[in-house]
Amino acid sequence: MAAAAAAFCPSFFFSLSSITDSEGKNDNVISTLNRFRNPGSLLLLRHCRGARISCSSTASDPTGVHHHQQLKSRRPPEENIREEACRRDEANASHGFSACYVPFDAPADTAETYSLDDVVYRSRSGGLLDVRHNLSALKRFPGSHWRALFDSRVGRTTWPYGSGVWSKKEFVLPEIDPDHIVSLFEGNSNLFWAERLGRDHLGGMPDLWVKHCGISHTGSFKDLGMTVLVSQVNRLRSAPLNRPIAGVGCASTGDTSAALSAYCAAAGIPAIVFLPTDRISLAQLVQPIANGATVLSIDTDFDGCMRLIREVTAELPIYLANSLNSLRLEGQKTAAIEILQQFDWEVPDWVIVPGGNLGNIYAFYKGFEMCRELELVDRVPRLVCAQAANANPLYLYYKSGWADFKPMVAADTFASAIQIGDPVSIDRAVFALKATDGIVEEATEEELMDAMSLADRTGMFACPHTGVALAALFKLRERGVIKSNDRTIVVSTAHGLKFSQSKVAYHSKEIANMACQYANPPVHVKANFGAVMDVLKKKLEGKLSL
Ligand SMILES: Cc1ncc(COP(=O)(O)O)c(C=O)c1O
Ligand SMILES: N[C@@H](CCOP(=O)(O)O)C(=O)O
Repeated sequence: MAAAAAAFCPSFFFSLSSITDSEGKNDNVISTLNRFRNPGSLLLLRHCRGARISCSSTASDPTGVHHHQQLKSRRPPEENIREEACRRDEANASHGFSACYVPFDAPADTAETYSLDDVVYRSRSGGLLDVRHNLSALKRFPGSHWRALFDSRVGRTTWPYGSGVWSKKEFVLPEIDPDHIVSLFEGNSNLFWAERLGRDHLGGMPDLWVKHCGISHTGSFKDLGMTVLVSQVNRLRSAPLNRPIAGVGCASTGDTSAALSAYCAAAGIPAIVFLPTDRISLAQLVQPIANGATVLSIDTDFDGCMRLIREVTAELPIYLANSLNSLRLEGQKTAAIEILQQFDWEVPDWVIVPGGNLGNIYAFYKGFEMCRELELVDRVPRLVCAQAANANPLYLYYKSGWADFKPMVAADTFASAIQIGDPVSIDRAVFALKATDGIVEEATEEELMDAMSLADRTGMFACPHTGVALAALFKLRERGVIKSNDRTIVVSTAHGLKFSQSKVAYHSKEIANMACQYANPPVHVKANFGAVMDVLKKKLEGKLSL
């Protein structure tokens, strides 16, 4: 107890040794006192414990943001970044930062809790679980501290903070040893200012942004959750826990399987993926194959694969990697925190997320709500969940006034990664939408393909799922629900290159009953100057002064 109290007392740290700045001069009393008032300096000093004291400069600017480069001396050549992190280990546990599983939406004083080291996916009553953080421990530091700390870590190579997920480690898996973390430096994704789309096609929206979660290691937002899940498995399989987990498995529409396979391959852990035959793109199919996963192509849809993987993981020592496992959402929620950070901690008005198995919409809510609760920001944005009309159980539920949820058999959609009729996170999604005064929208095949193709015409290369979210935005603008000056974020969930076949079909105008109004097929021309000139003159009519 006394040790814990000491760990929270700034003077404890500052009494550890005399402090020298980067030029080796003694700190003066006033600046040292200033640092006592600044919790940011507290943590940064702590990072340097165990390192040479000459690297202990806590130079800070008046905003309390520290100049990281002045804090670090170059690591010895015989040490890699992981080993360096172990030496520098923060011992978060001593701050009481911790997390456990509780039943989803359980009261604060629930007695049903599970360690994150337990292999458990469902509560005693068969309901969903949630990861609950020790918020009182995190609240001992003000919101300004967390903002400055997270900002100080952006885009660095310091293990594991260079990752957009692990830069928020205290909010994600506070107790994991950096040595067990399996990270591919995910996150820190581009927030694209959709200037031309907003200005020319949405009635003048100057504050429209696309969060490119799909411009990522395996080409989708799943990397954010998978780094957390595979890191925890790595911890479980390693000493001292040495759990007999033979592999990690998932059912997938193509993105979860790609992420799982890559992270498992990086860690040397066997991956097993169940894919619905002929329902995922070729690019997605080849990803787990290339990463050496065991790939089962099963004659059913995603929901059928999901039922099978749940049965199999109940029988075999295979750890379940779908978002039914709430660990995944801890990583995915960092995309919400990253959006706030990218706006210098100003809260946007709307965030539009395409939904399938419905874990991600809750993850966004959780990230925003955690920042509100810990006073990094003062409110949360309104959330919109966008579904393909061919796979719209949440939309129908919403339209019934949340009266009647009916799982369905989802029909084929170009947004194949969200062709899901029985989403496992339905309760989480409803909770997130109710808590944010949220909305559910749907998009037909033509609407989603047109929205995607129009966005491409303004410089993006969107996937069909992003098309679903963009189509929802068009509808909400038309209805005047989203106003022209509202700061609006569309979440792009996958890289368009994974779905190039659907773009080829659209631009070849070979889709039945679809006008493909933005199709731009290539022109086949004979290999002679006259023919090329004829085509160009026709194309550029009125724009050339020849
Ligand atoms: C590209 C893409 N977008 C959106 C989603 C929907 O995410 P969620 O299942 O968490 O609703 C998925 C997966 O389901 C996906 O792979
Ligand atoms: N789109 C997902 C579907 C499964 O979702 P999960 O988040 O529960 O793993 C995929 O790519 O498999």
